[in-house]
Order: sequence, then C-alpha cells, then structure tokens
Amino acid sequence: MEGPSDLELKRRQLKNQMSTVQTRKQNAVCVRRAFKKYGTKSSPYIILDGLNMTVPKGTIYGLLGSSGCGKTTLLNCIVGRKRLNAGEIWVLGGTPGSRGSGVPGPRIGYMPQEVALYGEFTIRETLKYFGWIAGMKNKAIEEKLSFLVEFLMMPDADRQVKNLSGGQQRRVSLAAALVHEPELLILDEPTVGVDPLLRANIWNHLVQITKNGSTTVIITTHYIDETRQAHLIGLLRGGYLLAEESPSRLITQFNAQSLEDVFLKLSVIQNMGKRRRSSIAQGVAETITVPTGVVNEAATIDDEVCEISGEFGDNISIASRGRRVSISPDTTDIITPMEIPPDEEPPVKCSEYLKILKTNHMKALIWKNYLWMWRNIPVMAFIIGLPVLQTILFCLTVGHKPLGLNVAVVNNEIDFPDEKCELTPGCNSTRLSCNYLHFLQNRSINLLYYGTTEEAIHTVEKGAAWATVEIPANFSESLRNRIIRGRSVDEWDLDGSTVLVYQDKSNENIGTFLQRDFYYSLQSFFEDFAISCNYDPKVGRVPIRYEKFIYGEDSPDFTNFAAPGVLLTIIFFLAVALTSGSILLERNEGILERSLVNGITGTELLCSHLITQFTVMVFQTILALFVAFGIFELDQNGNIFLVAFLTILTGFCGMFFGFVVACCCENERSATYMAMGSFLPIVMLCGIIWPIEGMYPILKIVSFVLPLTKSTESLRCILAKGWDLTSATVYEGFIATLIWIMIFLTISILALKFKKG
Ligand SMILES: Nc1ncnc2c1ncn2[C@@H]1O[C@H](COP(=O)(O)OP(=O)(O)OP(=O)(O)O)[C@@H](O)[C@H]1O
Repeated sequence: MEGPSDLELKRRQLKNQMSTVQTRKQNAVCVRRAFKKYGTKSSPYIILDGLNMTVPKGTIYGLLGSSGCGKTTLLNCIVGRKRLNAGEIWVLGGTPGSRGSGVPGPRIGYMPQEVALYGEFTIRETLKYFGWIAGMKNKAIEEKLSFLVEFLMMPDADRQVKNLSGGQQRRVSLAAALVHEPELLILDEPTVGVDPLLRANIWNHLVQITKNGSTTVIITTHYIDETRQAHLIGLLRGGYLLAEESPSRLITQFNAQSLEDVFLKLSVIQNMGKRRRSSIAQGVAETITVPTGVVNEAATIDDEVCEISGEFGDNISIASRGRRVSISPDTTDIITPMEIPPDEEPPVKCSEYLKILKTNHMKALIWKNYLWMWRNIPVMAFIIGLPVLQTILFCLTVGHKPLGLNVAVVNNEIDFPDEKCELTPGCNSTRLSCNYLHFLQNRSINLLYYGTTEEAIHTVEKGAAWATVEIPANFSESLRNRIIRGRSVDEWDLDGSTVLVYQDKSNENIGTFLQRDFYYSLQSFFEDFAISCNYDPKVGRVPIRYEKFIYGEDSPDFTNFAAPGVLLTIIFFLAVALTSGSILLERNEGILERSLVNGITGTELLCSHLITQFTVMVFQTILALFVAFGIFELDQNGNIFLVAFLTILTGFCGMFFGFVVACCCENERSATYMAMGSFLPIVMLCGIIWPIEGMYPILKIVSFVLPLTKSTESLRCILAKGWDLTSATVYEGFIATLIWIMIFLTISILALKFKKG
C-alpha cells in the first residue's frame, strides 16, 4: 500500500497541535521522547526507547504490556523515583522532583507492584501513616478508613497487615494509595489476586472518581480486557507505545474481538517492521485487517522521518525512532482534555527553602518508627541489651590476669617424692625454696612437682604446663652466703641461689604474666627472708623506686586500657547496624519508595531515624556505662556526663555512617560487607587494642584520620586522667567526631540526591 509522503505525514501530525506549555499543563502526565536503559555502557539494556505518552486530566489510562516490558520503570520515572536517561516528563504541570511541582507528594497516590506495607501495623495504622503524610486529620482518615474497609472488602481494621492474605494485603496497599484522594492515582497492577466481583468494584470506583475530572488514574494490569473501562490505553512494547487510544476505538479500528487481539495485531505489525517482514510475520500479517490510513502509513515512515518532536504528541503516540505504529488523531472518539485552567507553578518563597522538614511528615515518620519499635519489643530488647551484654562480656573476659597456670617444679632441696615442700619461716630455714614456692602459689600459680628436670620440661613440651622452675639442691645455704658475703660471694653460691626457669613463651600474654609472677614472688620472698634475718629488706630490691603514680595505678590492666575504645566501638557499630538495617529493610520492602513518592524527603527520613534512634542510643549508652563503671568499676576519674556525651556523639557518628551504608548499598548483603569491612580496620587502626605509638609509621597517619581514633584517645584521657574539655586531647576527640558526622551526612545527602534511578 502506498503511503503518504513524509512531508504530508508530518504536516498531518502537526495539525491541531497545542503549544508545548499548554500540552504539559492540560494533561496530567506528559512523557516525551523518554529513553531509559539499565546495565552498563558497553552492554546497555534499553527499556524505554523514545516513548511518548499523554494522559489527559480526568481519565483512566490503562498501561498495558507484557511482563518485563518496562511498565513499572515508566511509572517509577513518572512518580520521580527513577530518572530518564533522556527525554522529558511532566506530571501535573511540573517536572517530578522539582520544587513546587508537588510531585512526589500528596497530589499523587501510588500503589507499587509489591505490597510495600509495614507487616506489624494494623490496617488502621497503615492508613493513618499515609493519611498523616498527606496532611489529613484523624477524623478524615477514620471516615475514609470506614469507607475503604467496606468498599475494598477488607477485614477488621485492627488486624495486622502481616496476618492478612496476599490479596487482602494488596487491597490494603490500594487503600493506602486512595486514602488521601490524590489528583493522580498510579496503580501498578492493583487487581492481581482480587476476585472478579471486587475487581469490577474497583474499576467502577475508578470510573466514579475520574468522572468530575479532578482525578486521573494510570493503571497497569495483566488482565488486558479489564481495561475496557479505561478512557485510554497505552500498549507498551519494545520500549515505546505501539498505540495510545481509547479501547473502543482500537477494537473498532482493528476490527478485533478484544483488546488482546488488538495487542496481538499491533505486536505482529511491530515485529514485521523489526524483522523486515520475515516470512512468518508476513504470513500472520496477511490475516490481520489493519485500519486503512492508520497503521501502515506510519509503519512506512523512515527512521529519520520519524524524528518528529514528541512535544506534538497530544492524544496520539508518535514514534520518534524506528518503525512505529501510530494512530492518527481522531476527535470523534478520543477523550478531550478537560478544560481546566493551566496549573501555575506556585512561586517558591524563601521560607520554603528553609523549611526542609514538614511537621506532618515528621509526625508520621516518628510515630511510625516508634510504633515499629513497640511492635517489635523482642527486637528492641535485643538491640538495647546488646551493648550491655557486650560490655559485660568485655569486662568479664578481657584484660584479666590468667589464673591457675600450671608450672612444673623440680625442687632439688627436698627429697621428692618422700618429703613435702612446706613453709618453714625463719632466717635459718633449710627449706627457703619452699618459702619462695609458697609466694608463687599465693599468686594463683598451680605447682606440679617432678623428680627430674627432663620430666618437668617434657610436661611443658606436652603443653601441660607453661614453665618449669628448677631450684638447686643447696638453695637456702647459697642464698644466705650470697647475702652475707656480698661482693666476695663465690660462683658456686651465685649459681646455687639462682632459680632456673624453662618457659613456654609462645603466648606473649601468659609468658609476660608468669615472668611478672616469678619476679614479684621472688621479691616478696626475699624481703620476708631479709626481715626474718634482721636485714634491711631494701638491700634485696632493684635500685629503682616508683613514687606515687601521676595517673593510673601500680598494676594497670588491659581492661582499663581497652575499655574506652571497646565501648565506643560497640556503640558506633550497633548504631551503624541499626540505622542501615532499618533503612534497608524499608527500602527492600518498597515501603521507603512508597513514602518518598508520597512526599517524604530523604532529609526528613534521616531526621526521623535520628530522633527515634537517639532514644535507643541513650538507653544503650546509659546501660553500657552503668555496667562498665557502676558494676565492673572500671577506672573512671573524669566527668561521667562528658563520658556519656562523647559516647552518644560517637553513636550519632555511627548512625550517620549507617545512613551512608544504607544509601550506598543495594541490599543487606552488601551493607553487611561494607559494615564488616570497615569494622575490623577501625578496630585495628584506631588504637583500640594496641597503642598507636606501636603502629607502622604510615598507618599512624591513616589512624589519625579514622573516626574512632581521636574519640578513643579523648575518652581514655577523660577516664584515666580525669581530663576535661580544656585539654586538647579531649576536645579534639569531640571535634573529630563532629567532623565525621558532617562528612557522613554530606555523603548520605549526596547519595540520596544522585543515586536515584
Ligand atoms: N534496577 C534495575 N536494573 C536492571 N534491570 C532492571 C532494573 N529494574 C528493572 N529492570 C529490568 O527492566 C525490565 C523492565 O522491568 P519493569 O519492572 O519495568 O517491567 P514491568 O513491565 O513492570 O514487568 P511486570 O509486568 O512483570 O511487573 C525487566 O526486564 C527488568 O528485569
């Protein structure tokens, strides 16, 4: 069939076109030359390919297409949750996301494909949440709830969503989109799992609410024939609309029995174009009666000729690329856009820019967060109790002196095994070795006696003891000679008064503790012996005297060294887990998207989490500090409020890091990797378990810029030295934490802003 010339065709399509601005304002939705792809640059996966779509105000628009053809993607772009790679979208007279457009916001009601509701909430609470977001009053919500429960045949409004069937949950989801009577309703497959009677009711309701022109509905469905009641349907295939027309006219034009037939015919025609009329397609095509002057004319348009600006696409779909089927405008059957005065974009006042948090949004979000906590008391008890548990475990397990260590003893001064080594005090004792071993035993060392050195060493080699102590046969006499003779003591007495130790030093901590025990026991034994002989005990001391310690104690333990870092790490990473977990949970269940479409902003979301999790963190901090300093009495010489303040500030820092994790990661798994991946380096590099002074020089620089380094140092100084904010080390910890909060906040906001779509 010979089609009209290119010029003729263009001219025809240019006829009766409205101005661009008018087009945008008179229609609820205007999509022009939309191009959207997923995947990478090298292997792009094109979803929308030059799509034009026009949804006049006051219409029901059925968006049809096979599974995976891009309907949800297109809807997401319309509601402003995804960005096109190219092209324009105008929704209710503004571009989605622009200030003053009201989109996303209460002008839209969005029912996503997935249920996207809080399972722990009741139907009433669900509608209250979405009603509050839209700025509704409780009374209005209750009225609407009664209507929707009846109309959508929902169960009792006080039943929790998680206890409803799949179909009932979808109806609650639909109710949540309808509750605030939005101007534009976007429903992604609302009738899935709904029985035919209710489906008919839903359609009747949609027809009803669009009657006066104030509401527009875009609906996707797999049941093509149910869209007979739609005013317009768009058939999406291959990245663009094969047709955009009223159902009755499509059926008439294509001389088809049903819309399914129309879709089939259009698909075959499209395939013919693509395959350059393969023999199979040709065969099918011959059986299809195509409306003269409608399809084939446009199907013959060359690629270049088809580049007609989408701005002229009112009421028709004009392919912008490739061979497209186009329906010519015909005023007889097409819905004429309502004569509604064009929406003026309201001028944005300066105060609007400053008002980044809306009261009703914050109220809904904070209420929702607390309600979620209330409904998940076991989870919350676990979250609040976890730092306490970890602190208890830390205080009970880390830094304490190992007790009951086995030491093999070969005491040649006694007749083993017949003689027992007993304490025999006095200057003339012939069993001084036993006195020394008694002091060792007093330091909780478990002595195992052996007859020969070989046997004792073998015990250590087997791992049954940590050291062998061998005492010479003439120990008592040699020791006395050593003291009495002083400088002139002979070699024999020097050797005879020396205790030999064969130690397993494979464990640094145990080895060091044992060496300290051997040394301190000998010191005590010697002083005791010197006193019994009326010698000055100082004679036997190492000539160094430790005066009163300026900070700390004579026997500092590792628990007190590690406690500040461990406390901050516990609070920091639990905040990371809690924040990123709750945001990702909301996001993966689609609830977050839904709230964002309803007008919640990223900033509001962050602030609401900040407020609710702050209360959780305060509990966590108070309990953890009480356990550490109240029950386990770790060193605390500073101001406890300063300690609590720094701990909570570090928790805030963790929350903001949690936001970054949630914003940057697609799912829980990658969030877990990111959190875990940062946990170990932070623990190792922030001077929590080992002094920074002992680190490799380059790593010291890295450590300096990490979030917990300065705060750990600061907390350590407050606790151990009692310093306050006048000390540079202390206030640097606070400043560094604040800087990290700012950094994480900026990254989160940027990620929220640019990661969309
Ligand atoms: N974020 C994404 N990254 C990569 N591919 C995606 C992404 N989202 C969707 N897709 C792909 O894009 C295509 C269109 O998806 P979309 O969800 O828009 O289809 P649909 O028409 O709504 O399908 P259905 O009717 O089954 O819901 C699908 O093949 C899907 O796998």
